[in-house]
Amino acid sequence: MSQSRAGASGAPARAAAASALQQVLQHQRSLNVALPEAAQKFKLTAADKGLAQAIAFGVLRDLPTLEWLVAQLVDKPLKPKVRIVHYLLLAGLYQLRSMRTASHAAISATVDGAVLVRQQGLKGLINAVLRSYQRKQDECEAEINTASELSGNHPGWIKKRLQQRYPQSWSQIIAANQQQPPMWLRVNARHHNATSYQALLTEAGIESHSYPGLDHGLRLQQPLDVATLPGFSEGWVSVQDAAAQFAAPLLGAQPAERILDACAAPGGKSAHILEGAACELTALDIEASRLERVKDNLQRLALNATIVEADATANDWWDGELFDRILLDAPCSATGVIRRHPDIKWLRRESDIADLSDLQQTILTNLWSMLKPGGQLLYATCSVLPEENHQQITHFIDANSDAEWDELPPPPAWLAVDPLASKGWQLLPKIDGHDGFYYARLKKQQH
Ligand SMILES: C[S@@+](CC[C@H](N)C(=O)[O-])C[C@H]1O[C@@H](n2cnc3c(N)ncnc32)[C@H](O)[C@@H]1O
Repeated sequence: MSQSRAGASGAPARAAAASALQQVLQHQRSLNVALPEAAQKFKLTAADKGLAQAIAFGVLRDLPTLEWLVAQLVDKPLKPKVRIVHYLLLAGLYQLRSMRTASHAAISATVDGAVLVRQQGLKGLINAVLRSYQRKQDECEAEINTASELSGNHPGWIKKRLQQRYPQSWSQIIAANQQQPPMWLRVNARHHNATSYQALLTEAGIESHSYPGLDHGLRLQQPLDVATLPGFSEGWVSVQDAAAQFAAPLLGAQPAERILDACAAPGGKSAHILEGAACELTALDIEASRLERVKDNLQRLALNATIVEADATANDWWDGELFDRILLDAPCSATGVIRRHPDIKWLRRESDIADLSDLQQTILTNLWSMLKPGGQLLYATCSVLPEENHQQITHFIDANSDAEWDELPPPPAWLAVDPLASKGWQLLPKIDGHDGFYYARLKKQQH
């Protein structure tokens, strides 16, 4: 059982967590959207927002186990119109199993949450179920520990694919997916490097770790509020996972080159490219609201790009001038970043993988015609599935006579890499380390 930090307790945080969980699990909405909506609805304070987030993330991480517990402890399933109480029960059980909140406080705040979701009449039921868990905790946990279907708390199809593809390392991937993710920083090369910024962190009493080959990246010992980072508002530093920080160096943009970042929002990799080279960057994305975040990020970092809202499968936005280099950070299953987005486990369907793979191939084919002969395209995903990665690129190279692998250098030794995905890098999520990610570089032949 993992222990999470709990801030000030309160019924609104429990009600908000339950409401967000209902949106995700019943209405297939993203937690990134559902949680802020719920926070607003229940007028959460900053501390309660943190608590609601910790509970909602935790429930989504351990969902099969918590569902199993509810099934053991509730006599008959709740009627659809009072289904919100089911989510309060999941939230309550998660707190009792995995949070440091005192049990009596967790139970009473969860019971009081029923009033806020207009289910006052079921306060007694919530109280009885949570107290019943307390009484039967040892025997319930013993059963959970021996139930193989609950081990790992992943949907069967993801677990099966990981076992098939990574027979040696699937259990480490699952363990990393269940972890609360570490916080990584990308130091803005226009102001500092990892060494000089680390000295500023140390002065501020913030412990961090540097890694060979990650010249502008640092891992914080403990996640913290960005406002406490030296120079954050001045643009000296950004939050970005280590795996994503290899995109800019592998793309290798040079000053004044014409660069396309084809799926750019929220702009982490665009900003990194511009921090390293004063190139002419076009940051394109299909989603207007996400492009607002690109604008905000570039503004904080005092960087400039041409921002285009368009579909990368089409070319109606293109002026016909070829690009020197293209970064395609493609829409994908996000199976490499489950620990940052635990809702992915329950929102993704196995059938999505083929659809995503088709979309990736369509975008890749379209962008290829916009690349200069001799130019390079860096393909990236935050997926660990070969259909979206190595197989995808192999298929593209087989189908396009002017495309060839531009083999990547060997990755730094501290990265967890799948040795079978040769020529590119298949990074696997690593405990206390980086996310799962894939990189392949293609070169367009000169004719
Ligand atoms: C993995 S995210 C990109 C993350 C970004 N590169 C960064 O580092 O901050 C994928 C992006 O692809 C965008 N996208 C999905 N389909 C697209 C399409 N057909 N054309 C352009 N962008 C698309 C999504 O809106 C999303 O922002």
